[in-house]
Amino acid sequence: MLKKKGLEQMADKQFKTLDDFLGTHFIYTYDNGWEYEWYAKNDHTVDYRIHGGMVAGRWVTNQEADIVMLAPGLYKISWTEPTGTDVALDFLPNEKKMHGTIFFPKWVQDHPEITVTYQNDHIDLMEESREKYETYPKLVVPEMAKITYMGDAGQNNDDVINKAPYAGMPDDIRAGKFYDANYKRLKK
Ligand SMILES: C=Cc1ccc(O)cc1
Repeated sequence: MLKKKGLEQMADKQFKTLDDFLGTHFIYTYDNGWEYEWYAKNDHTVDYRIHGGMVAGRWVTNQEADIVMLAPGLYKISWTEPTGTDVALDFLPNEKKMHGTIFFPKWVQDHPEITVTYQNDHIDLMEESREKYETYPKLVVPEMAKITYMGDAGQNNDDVINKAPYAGMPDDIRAGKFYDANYKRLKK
């Protein structure tokens, strides 16, 4: 039988504990059309890539975050970024849904292109920009999202998010063309 992938492979999994959630890799589309990919790397670290929306093309690894389980199968993640952007996410993986609120400082709305990069190589530029440009009024974006992919990547897997986003990447991941059976990235 063919190996099941993504949502199909995870369809039977019931998330109950924090450990069930850590190491999970998600792709989801917010109701405003913005598509994000996000990985619970361990109990205090997240990685992500942005495929659609105001800052599509941006990607980040090893962002420090607070990750808690509010109730069985309900997870809350919060962090603040070097750009001054604050993020609060609530995942309901058993329902294939999540909710995200992004609090953008005004400068990111005015100059999104500065943030569209692999942020880890440009931390100084983010910190300079947040001082140089305006913070207020902030742009608050609260949205529900539908989860279109879930993968059990395991914790501390540096292969999950280690390449810049490209058009069609989410489709390749969903089609099982991006990682091997051990969740290592297939090099093309
Ligand atoms: C700004 C980062 C960010 C990462 C994931 C997400 O769902 C929303 C925002």
